[in-house]
Amino acid sequence: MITVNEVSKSFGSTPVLQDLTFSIRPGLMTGFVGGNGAGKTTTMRILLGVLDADSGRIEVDGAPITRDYRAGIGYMPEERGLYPKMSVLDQLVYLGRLHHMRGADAKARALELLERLNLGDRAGSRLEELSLGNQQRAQIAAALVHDPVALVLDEPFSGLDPNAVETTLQVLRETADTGVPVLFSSHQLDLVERLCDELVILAGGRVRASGTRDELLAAHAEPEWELHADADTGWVRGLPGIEVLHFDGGRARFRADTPQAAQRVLADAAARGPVHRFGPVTRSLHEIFTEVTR
Ligand SMILES: Nc1ncnc2c1ncn2[C@@H]1O[C@H](COP(=O)(O)OP(=O)(O)OP(=O)(O)O)[C@@H](O)[C@H]1O
Repeated sequence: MITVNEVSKSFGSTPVLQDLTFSIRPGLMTGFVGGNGAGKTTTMRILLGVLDADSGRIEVDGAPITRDYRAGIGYMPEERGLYPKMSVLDQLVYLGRLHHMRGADAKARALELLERLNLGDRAGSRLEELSLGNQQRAQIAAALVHDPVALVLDEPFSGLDPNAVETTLQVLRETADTGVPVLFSSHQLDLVERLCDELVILAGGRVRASGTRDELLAAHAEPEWELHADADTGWVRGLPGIEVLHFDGGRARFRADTPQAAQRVLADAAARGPVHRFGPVTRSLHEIFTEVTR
C-alpha cells in the first residue's frame, strides 16, 4: 500500500498542498478528483519524486518509499513525454530496456499491449503521425510496458473515445487485479464514479473526502425522499415529522425525521391514488463533489 502522509507543499508563499493524507491500496483503482489547480499533478509529482515535498512522507507498506520502488512505478505524466519522431514500438521497447527488460521481452510485451489497446496496426508509425487519442493510448502502453509495481496516471482518459475508454479501463483493471495499486486523476466524474474502487476528493490542496463510492454516498447522505403520484401531493406539507423541500403538483421532495415518517407518506399516498415513484433520493458523486469542494 502506498501512503501519502501529511504532505505539504508551497510554491513561493502560496500553499498548494496542506497536510495531505490518503492511501492507494493494492489491487484497487483509486480515483483522484479535484478542480483545476486543486493539486493533483503536484501530489503525483511528489509521489514519483519528480518534486520534493516541504514536509510529510510517502510510504510503501509503512516504510519510506525507495528509489527502486519509484523507478518501478508506471507513470503517465500530465505533460506526456514520448518522442514524436520515434516509432511507437521502438520507444516502448526503449522504455522497457530502461527498466532492465530484455529486448525480446520488451518487444513482446509492447506488441501485446498495443494489440490490447487497439493500436497494433500503428506500432510502426511515428508518434506524431497518430491522432491525439491514439497518442494517448501509446502513452498508456508506455506506463505499462515494464509491468509496473504501481500505476500513477495523470488524466489517462482525457481525449479518449468511449471505446478506447472501455479498452483502457479493462487493461487498467487487469493490472490492478494483479495486486498493483492504481491512482488516476480525472475530471470526468461520471467515469470516476463507474470505474474506481476508492476516491480521493481534493480541493484547495486538502483532502475533502475519501473512501469507497458507497462510503462517500453514505457519509453525505441526506434523509431526503421523493414521491411522484398521480394526484396533487400538497397534503404532504401538513404531516408531522416531514419537511417539504420542493413541491410541484404530483411530485414532492421532502426530508423525514424518521424512516417511519417517510413510510407513512407512502401509505397515505397509496390510499389517495396511484404512486409512480417513491424512495430515498439517490445522490450522485457530482452532487457530493460540489458539496465537499464548495
Ligand atoms: N512549478 C510551479 N510553480 C508555481 N506554481 C505551481 C507550479 N506547479 C503547480 N503550481 C500551482 O499549484 C497549484 C496546483 O497545481 P496542480 O497542477 O497540482 O493542480 P491540478 O489539480 O493537477 O490541476 P489541473 O486539474 O488543472 O491539472 C496551481 O495553483 C498551480 O498554479
